[in-house]
Amino acid sequence: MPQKVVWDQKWSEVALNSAMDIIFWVNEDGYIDKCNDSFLEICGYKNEELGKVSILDIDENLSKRDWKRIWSDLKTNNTISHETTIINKKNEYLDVEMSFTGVSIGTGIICFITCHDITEIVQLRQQLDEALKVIDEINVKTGNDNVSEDSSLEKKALLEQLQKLQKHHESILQSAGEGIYGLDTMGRTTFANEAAVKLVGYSLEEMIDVSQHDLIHHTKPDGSHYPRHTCNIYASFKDGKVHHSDDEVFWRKDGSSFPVEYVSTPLYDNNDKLIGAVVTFKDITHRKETERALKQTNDDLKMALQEVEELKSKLEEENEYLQNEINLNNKFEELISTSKVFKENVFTKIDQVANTNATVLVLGESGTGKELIARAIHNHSDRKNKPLIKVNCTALPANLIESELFGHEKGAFTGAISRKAGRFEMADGGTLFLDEFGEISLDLQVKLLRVLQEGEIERIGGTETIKIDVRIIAATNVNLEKAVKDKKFREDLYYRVNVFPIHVPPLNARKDDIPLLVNHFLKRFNNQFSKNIDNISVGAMKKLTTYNWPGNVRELQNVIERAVIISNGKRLDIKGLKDSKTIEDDGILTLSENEKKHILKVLKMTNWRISGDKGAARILDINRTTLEARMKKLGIKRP
Ligand SMILES: Nc1ncnc2c1ncn2[C@@H]1O[C@H](COP(=O)(O)OP(=O)(O)OP(=O)(O)O)[C@@H](O)[C@H]1O
Repeated sequence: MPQKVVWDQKWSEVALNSAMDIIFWVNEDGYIDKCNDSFLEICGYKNEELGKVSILDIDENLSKRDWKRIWSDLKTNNTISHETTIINKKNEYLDVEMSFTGVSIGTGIICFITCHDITEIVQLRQQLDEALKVIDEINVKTGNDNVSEDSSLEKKALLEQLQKLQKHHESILQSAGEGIYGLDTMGRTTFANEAAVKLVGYSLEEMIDVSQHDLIHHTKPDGSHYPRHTCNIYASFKDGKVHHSDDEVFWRKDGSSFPVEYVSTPLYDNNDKLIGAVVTFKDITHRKETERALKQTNDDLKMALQEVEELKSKLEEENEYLQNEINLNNKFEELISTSKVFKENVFTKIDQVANTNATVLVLGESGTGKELIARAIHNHSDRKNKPLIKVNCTALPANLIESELFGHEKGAFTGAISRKAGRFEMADGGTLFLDEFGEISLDLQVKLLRVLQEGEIERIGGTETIKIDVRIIAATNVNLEKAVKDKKFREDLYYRVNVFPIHVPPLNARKDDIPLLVNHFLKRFNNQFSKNIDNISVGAMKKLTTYNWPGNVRELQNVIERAVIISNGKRLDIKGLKDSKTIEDDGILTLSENEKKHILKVLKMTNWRISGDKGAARILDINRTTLEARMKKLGIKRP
């Protein structure tokens, strides 16, 4: 299976939203699908209004026809741009350079639009026009040799007006955020504003009268030489056209470079002769980073889509096979698993044995679902309408277990005030589930063996033998073979019960079941605690799938229950799981070592409190007497 792409789009969102340029995406009908924060702020719309706002509402100069043409051009052209005015919701205007880029998504495209504020450039152009007009007028007046007194006065007034204009012009130049400099027809710098000086790092003196191209524009972004005669900026005073570029770099005095966007505008004298150019430029590092982030996002998206496609076809292939699996899994409603190992070792075996009367021995670690398996066997046998009686062989004190199993007659022992049927009798016609079977005493083992062999019981204190028809399902987490070797368990009883063993795999051997179980328990505890949690972060799920689960499904169930209780909102908050590395560091433990370790851990957690709501028995989901019996057996003593 291809690895799932985890696409974290947070970083690209941040880049987009911190961009000063307005950025938005438009579909073929011209409606806006998504935008950055600058769009919302400048255009005055709210996120929820986006689908109803069209590019035609925003671009003053764009007609429906223009938009159709741009859309069809986008299929062949990478980027199209035009200078225009955008109008916001409050009817305010902003001069921008608008660039349209077609971005392919799946089989179609979407148009990505950036709007770059050119207010200063437009203002500057107007100022230049005004200044040139005044110069023209002065020249007309001074061109006449016979200057009258009147016209001399007029000339003086005009000169004053020019000076004022120049001052005004100068202050605009100096306060502009963009770099501005002038060139003569030799390409030498005639003036530069403060921003230009700051951006390139040369002093004004170092710039004036020097070939601007050689100083800051000599090399392309890839480092290759940029010959003067191909210089885009110089072209303006050769062909008289406005030249614009946003894929070049300027070089600073310290040898570093920055990506630049510039507009080179030709400058004419009053005889319409080209006398140089005015260049406005701006450091667009930020914008380029945004574009790079966008491209990366787009590539990630494409990759994710491709992987989704692959997964989809893989899933379709597996569908038929899974359908069969689901049919089998659904048969045992309460038992959740889709793993192969569980199917082979458990589901198939339940299927094979349920309808026979064979004794079943369910073996597996604590919390793996042995009791659920016993129930599933009973519910799928023809005994299902008769009782399933459970006996926890360790929960009862040794002196009571016999009477609990076989019943007693009135007066059989002190306290036997009336006759009582035992669990064998209660289970007659049905199933008797002997849980913790590996823990029973040698003494009881003998009696049990006789009952199983003969199919009859005798109540304590009674003489009558009672025929019983009971199917036995025994379960244990004890290694019975070893117990037999250690003489702790009778070999004959072991063989009598080990007719049809079912080995339940521990949860860490079927980790692919974890997401399924998590959702199952989440649903259950959502209902139980009237919550509505439907979201588990990738990180939390990873935590759950990498954890080793010494307490198996029961532990997982408890973790989810606690998490549901402490989580607020819609997201499941998983706290307090040690990562598996720490657990595996202990090396491979035997079952009882593992059990001891786990019980100790919980006891430490509860400060050695055993019973009650916050006690260890409740957390371990066993009753108090069982816990005490296990502690005794495993040699756990309160320090
Ligand atoms: N496959 C499963 N699907 C759903 N729930 C499960 C599954 N396996 C176990 N559980 C749940 O985990 C808890 C423990 O299961 P169960 O009591 O059957 O385990 P066990 O092996 O009998 O444990 P022990 O040996 O301690 O008696 C139960 O609440 C049960 O509902």
